[in-house]
Amino acid sequence: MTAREDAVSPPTIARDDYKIMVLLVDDQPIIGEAIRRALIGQPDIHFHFNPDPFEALSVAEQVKPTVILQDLVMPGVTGLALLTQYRSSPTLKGVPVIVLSTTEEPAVKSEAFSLGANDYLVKLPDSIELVARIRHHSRAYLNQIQRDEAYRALHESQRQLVEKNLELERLTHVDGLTGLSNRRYLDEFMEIQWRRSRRKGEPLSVLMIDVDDFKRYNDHYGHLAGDEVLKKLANIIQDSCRRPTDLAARFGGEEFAVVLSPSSPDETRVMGEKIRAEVERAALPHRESSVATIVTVSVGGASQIPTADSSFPSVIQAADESLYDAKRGGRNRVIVRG
Ligand SMILES: Nc1nc2c(ncn2[C@@H]2O[C@H](COP(=O)(O)OP(=O)(O)OP(=O)(O)O)[C@@H](O)[C@H]2O)c(=O)[nH]1
Repeated sequence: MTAREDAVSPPTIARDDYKIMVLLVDDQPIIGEAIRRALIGQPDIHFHFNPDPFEALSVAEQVKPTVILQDLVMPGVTGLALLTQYRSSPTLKGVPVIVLSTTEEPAVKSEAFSLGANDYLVKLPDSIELVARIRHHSRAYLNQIQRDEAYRALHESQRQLVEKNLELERLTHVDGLTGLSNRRYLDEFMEIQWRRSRRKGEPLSVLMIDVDDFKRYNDHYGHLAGDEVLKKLANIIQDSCRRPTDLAARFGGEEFAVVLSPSSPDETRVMGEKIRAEVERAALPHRESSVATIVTVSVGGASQIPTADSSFPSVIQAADESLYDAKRGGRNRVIVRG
């Protein structure tokens, strides 16, 4: 076999790994003995004889045969009725069944095959033919099981890959410290919302939120304590974004951005004020602040209806200018330009 053929061949089980298990269901012990003898000298073929047709299903489920030799005429229950039961059993439905019959009657053969038999032999077949058929059907069955397992494993690893990719995509959009969207995602989101607002002729608004005297906070309480403040502020900002189209992001450093679409200048101002007031309400101590004894934020906002010759950075730029005005105006305040 060439390397290329090897690469495309379906997986097979090495001959030595075969565990062929033959289950014979026949009420006549003499047939059981004859088959047992026919299989002597085949060390890889295991044999189980069940003379009680009423036990056939449970024995088969226990023994896990790779092929069933099924007698047709038995007291109390017919081999064809058992065949139907095998085919409806979740664990046995794929197991090959070779019907052992005393007749070559075409109508009986036809019914056996229509009920799901895989082969039909007239008793007693010679041992060469019997062994060959047992091997053929068992190999096909074991190969099928192996293919099913490989398919399941492939399916599972594909599922895990999809999950990992989704997680990775999520992580590339998230700010590690605060869990808010990061700057990269903010830009993607703004681009989409800008185009959408332009199509609809609706205003798109941005709030820029910056912690007041945060350098002093870090200098006094330490950088780690500063990180904790940023996390708390992120939660406050996130909780304020109630509409599904609102987006809270960490813009960078100690600065956050909120995108509101659509939102008028008045609505934007109300939202900015709500965030400012919530931060105040949290009353996080900041002894070194120049404006209060607690952490406060300054908020700048802008609201624009996108036009053909403008792009989304212009509304961010305008919000940043409002923020600058809020800082210059004394901090802990909201200024929004329409
Ligand atoms: N703890 C912490 N500090 C940060 C982080 N990112 C930026 N900073 C700090 O935020 C501070 C920002 O300082 P400035 O730009 O001078 O602003 P400010 O002190 O807040 O003053 P105003 O904005 O004018 O009120 C700097 O000390 C940065 O080191 C961060 O992820 N964690």
